[in-house]
Amino acid sequence: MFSFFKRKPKDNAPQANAPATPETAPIQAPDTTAPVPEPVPAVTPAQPVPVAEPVAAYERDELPPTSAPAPDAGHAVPAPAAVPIELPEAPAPAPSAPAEPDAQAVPERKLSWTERLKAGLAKTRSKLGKQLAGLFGGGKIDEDLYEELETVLLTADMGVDATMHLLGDVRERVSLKGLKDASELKGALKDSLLELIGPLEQPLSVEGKQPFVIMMAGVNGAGKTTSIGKLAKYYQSQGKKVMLAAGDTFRAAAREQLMAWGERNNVTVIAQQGGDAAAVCFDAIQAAKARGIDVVLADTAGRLPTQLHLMEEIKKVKRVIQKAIPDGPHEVMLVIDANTGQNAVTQVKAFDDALGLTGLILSKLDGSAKGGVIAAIAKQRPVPLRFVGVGESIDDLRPFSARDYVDALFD
Ligand SMILES: Nc1nc2c(ncn2[C@@H]2O[C@H](COP(=O)(O)OP(=O)(O)OP(=O)(O)O)[C@@H](O)[C@H]2O)c(=O)[nH]1
Repeated sequence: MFSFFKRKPKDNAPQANAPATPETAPIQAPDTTAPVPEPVPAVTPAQPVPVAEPVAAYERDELPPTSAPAPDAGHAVPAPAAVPIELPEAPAPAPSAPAEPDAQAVPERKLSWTERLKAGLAKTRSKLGKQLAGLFGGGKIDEDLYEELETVLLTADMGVDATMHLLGDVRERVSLKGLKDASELKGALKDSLLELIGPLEQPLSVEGKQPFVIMMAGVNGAGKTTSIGKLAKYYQSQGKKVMLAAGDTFRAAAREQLMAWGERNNVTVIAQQGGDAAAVCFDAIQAAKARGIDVVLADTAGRLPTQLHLMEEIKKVKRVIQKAIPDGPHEVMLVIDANTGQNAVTQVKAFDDALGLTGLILSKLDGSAKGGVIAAIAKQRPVPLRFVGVGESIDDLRPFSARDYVDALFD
């Protein structure tokens, strides 16, 4: 399905010792062995793609002005950075064996979302559920049982804080209701978990702003680009006009994935050969304003919170978006891979501290036995969980429902 969106080695990721310094040079792929389809060096002439109206290039450490200026000779940026590419008009480079999202989405629709969520959570459920089934099988509620429950919750990646919270809460429920039998514990635990993660369920509304700008962030390979494709389709299906900003300028393949996807789905993609992420997002918002676009989805390159210069770079992207649209970005969304387990909480904290997150996407729940991390996030940094991803197909991203999640986990 979205396999063309990402089949890349992780060593393609920008590293802390990346040669390009955001403040001094255009971002380049740090690893010269990276399998990019074509090199995009600063001296390479622009590719022979249809060129939209010229857009000013910006010095990397300057905020672009709100009106297009003549580039300052002293701050000239290599010509390729100033070449915007727009789709669907532009012929997209064909990635190897691209999947057709629409065509493949059809069979997926045979399953209801609840069924897919349940299937997606199968790994977590089989780990957590089997162990819990053993606990809830019968017998009396005693300290041994609580100890076992603690171990089960910890191994489902709920983390120490959430586990302690849930145990305390379950104990209270047990004593309040006078529960005696272990079989009655399941209901108490479900209620506790629902109460803990319920506040994360805050669906994202894109109404009231035009364009509504969603900026994506996350570590390498978390699922940003894939989630953008899914979100674009999601909002398109609600009748919204969507535009994509190919702000992942580190990885050429990311731009091409978006462009290929945009072409197939008739969604305009604003991209540049080279250039920097902030300039791409700025251009996209200007174009979106001019064309009455409802939702702009801005991709950014993956980065680790420990890569401080890259964290500074993404802060700059946000500042530049604010130049283009003063109350934007309207959503700063962190994509986290469910397989990350407890490290996901660390990522949420770090990106939240740097950017002020307003929402999360938890991707790849399907491949993970660590779905309990939602409880850890709820306890330690409760940023609204907007969407969960349970597969690579176009329909495998849906608004988070705490009730569906708890039911899929236990039933
Ligand atoms: N099984 C599964 N795979 C997913 C999901 N979301 C994304 N993927 C896969 O994860 C891989 C990485 O996804 P990308 O969207 O390219 O990740 P990214 O965050 O844009 O990566 P960078 O550009 O390197 O930062 C791809 O193979 C996707 O198909 C999901 O919900 N479930």
